[in-house]
This record gives sequence, C-alpha cells and structure tokens, in this order.
Amino acid sequence: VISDFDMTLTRFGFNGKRCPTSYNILDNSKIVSEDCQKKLKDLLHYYYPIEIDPNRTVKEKYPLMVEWWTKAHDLLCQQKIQKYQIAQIVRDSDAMLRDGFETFFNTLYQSNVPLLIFSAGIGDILEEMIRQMNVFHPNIHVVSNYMDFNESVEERRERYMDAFDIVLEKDETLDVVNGILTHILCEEDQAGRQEP
Ligand SMILES: Nc1ccn([C@@H]2O[C@H](COP(=O)(O)O)[C@@H](O)[C@H]2O)c(=O)n1
Repeated sequence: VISDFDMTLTRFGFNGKRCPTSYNILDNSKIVSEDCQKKLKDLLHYYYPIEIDPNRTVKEKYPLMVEWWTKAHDLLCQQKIQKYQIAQIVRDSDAMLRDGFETFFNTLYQSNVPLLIFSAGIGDILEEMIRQMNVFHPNIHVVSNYMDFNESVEERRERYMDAFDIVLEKDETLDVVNGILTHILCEEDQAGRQEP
C-alpha cells in the first residue's frame, strides 16, 4: 500500500477545528519563537492556496512548493530544535490519525503488506505520531524530509551506549582493541595447551 500522510492518514479536522499537518505541529509548538511562528504562518497563508488551486498545473506549482519548504526549513533551522524535544512536541499537539487507524495499520502488518508512506511533510514528526499511537510496525517505510540534528556529545553518547558494548571518548589509540586482541589470543593459547 502506498499512501500520503498529512490529511490522508491524519484527520483534516476535529470538533470544527483544523488538525495540524506534520509541519504545523512544529510551527505551532511552544519551542518555536513567536516571531518565527508568525513568519511560518505567513508562508502557509501565501503558499497553501497555491498548493490546492485546481486552476494551476503541477508544473506551475512545483517551484513554488519548493520555495515554500526551503523558506520554512531555513526558519526552522534557526530554532535549534533538538531531537529529544520531538516526542514532547508531538504529545503537546492536536495531531490525530483518522478514526479506524488501528484496523488499517494492524491489518496491513498482520497480513505482511508493506505500507509505504510518501510525505512532503516532516518524517521525524510523522514517525513519532505513528509511534505514539502504537502502530509503527516494521512493515512501515517512510519517504519524507528528515531533520538533520547537530546532536550534543551527551545525546550521542546515550545513543551509542545503547547500541554498542564499548564506547570510547577522546581516545586516539588502538589500546582497547589491542587489549581485546591480546586477551583473545591468550585464551586461545591456553585452550590449545589444554588440548590432549
Ligand atoms: N512549510 C510547509 C510545507 C508544507 N506544508 C504542508 O504539508 C503537507 C505535506 O504533507 P503530505 O504528507 O500531504 O505530503 C503539504 O500538503 C503542505 O500543505 C506545510 O504545512 N508547511
């Protein structure tokens, strides 16, 4: 199954109010400054009507859409958003998947059907939304815009500690590797001597 994300898998509105797109979730979050929020809203009000204008061709819209997200990305980059903040930003938002999402996501997963989500939105945000709804199954593949974080040493250390047995910092030597090699070779040597 190939699907779009914003307004396709997510609700358009709830209780008479528009639901946010993955971009809007970030744009409206309290970690984005008021000045930046205003600029992003101005962009939305200018470009969104172009996006949905049935009288313009895709060829006409294409460069304008690229212009929109280039400007939006430049503004968001200035906000120095950090990776660990994404989960809270999504939790604080009014984003909602469409009613019946559990059946949709779970049925595809249980039937071994890959779900490819192509989105011009923000991949980090939409993945987190699906994750928080407990339906981010391994059959899901997202093709979208991902943020490039300048992670601090602390954040990287935590991630590396989860992934690896040994994490070295500020060590320009091969001392640990050589130590492990010596240990392995000694053990092999001893095992060889014990053989009848
Ligand atoms: N700065 C932007 C750029 C785009 N959008 C909206 O996001 C939608 C992209 O999501 P899809 O999953 O539908 O590809 C797109 O339709 C734009 O309306 C935005 O809100 N802010």
